Amino acid sequence: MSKILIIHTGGTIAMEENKESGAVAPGKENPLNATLENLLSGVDVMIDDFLNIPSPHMTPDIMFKIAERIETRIRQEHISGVVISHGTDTLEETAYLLDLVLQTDLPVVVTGAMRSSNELGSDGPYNLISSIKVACCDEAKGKGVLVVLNDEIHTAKNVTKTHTSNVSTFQSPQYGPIGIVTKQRVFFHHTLTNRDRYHISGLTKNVMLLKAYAGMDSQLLFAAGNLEIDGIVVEALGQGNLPPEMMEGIKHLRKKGIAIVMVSRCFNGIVQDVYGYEGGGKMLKDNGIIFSNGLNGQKARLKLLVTLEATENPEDLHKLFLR
Ligand SMILES: NC(=O)C[C@H](N)C(=O)O
Repeated sequence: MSKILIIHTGGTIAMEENKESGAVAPGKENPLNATLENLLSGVDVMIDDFLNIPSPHMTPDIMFKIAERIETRIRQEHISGVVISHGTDTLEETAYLLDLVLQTDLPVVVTGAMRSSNELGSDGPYNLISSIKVACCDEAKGKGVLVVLNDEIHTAKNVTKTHTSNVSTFQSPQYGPIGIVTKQRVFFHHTLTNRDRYHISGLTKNVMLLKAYAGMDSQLLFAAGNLEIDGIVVEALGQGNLPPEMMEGIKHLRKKGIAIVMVSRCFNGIVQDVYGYEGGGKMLKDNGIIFSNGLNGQKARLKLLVTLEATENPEDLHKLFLR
């Protein structure tokens, strides 16, 4: 019989709507546990009520604690797979951080819900059961951390929240889901070709994320230079270009030894050093900017947070971000 460890962290999936005020908030008891009793058979579940927080309260340090908790439980007990329930706002970040630092090849699935436990059409119990089905599945081994909602299986690396309220919010814009969950089976139809993970003992660096816009200048970059930061991710324009007025600030941060990773604010494609004009990709590359490989800004930030634990050498960081 499969033994599945369920780690609850909170989010709408564990919340209730107050019928008078309409406010959605965490209740005293996690309603998911009752669901499990009623809906599951043939699976041995171990429930860890680790947290009950909305996911905007999640931090990389807590994500790392979840990773340590998973590794410890896997070392101590016979576990077939892990399911983590989580708020959807930062779900993709926790999933990706776990993907970067977990050393296990067992299935690890992150899920959530868009509707709270007592709302009409509540999607939490369904998503939880789908996730348990995936975590029980041999084929889910070695695929990295997976995100399962709305009958779809996504990789932590590619999935993102695309809609503020729709239950089909989780999408992998560039590549689509890697599998589906139906009433009768879990079906993987393709697989991730490159995945990286790092053996680190904690997160000690400070990395920030900035979004570029037409007419942006260097003010925020100079302000960032006065903060205690080790790295910065810039969501640049198009294939990886910035307004020329940002160049001064970029050079200033590089002189201070702050690692700068660039992603695109487009949600498809990768950044490249194509353009030779002032602020264009070629000039950015010449100034030591690291080009990322299609990750979105929030995930590139986590990757820089993790990789800076392993190396501060720009050449090495550059290679890691090509993966
Ligand atoms: N659907 C959700 O879970 C959203 C909620 N604000 C959270 O992330 O905790």
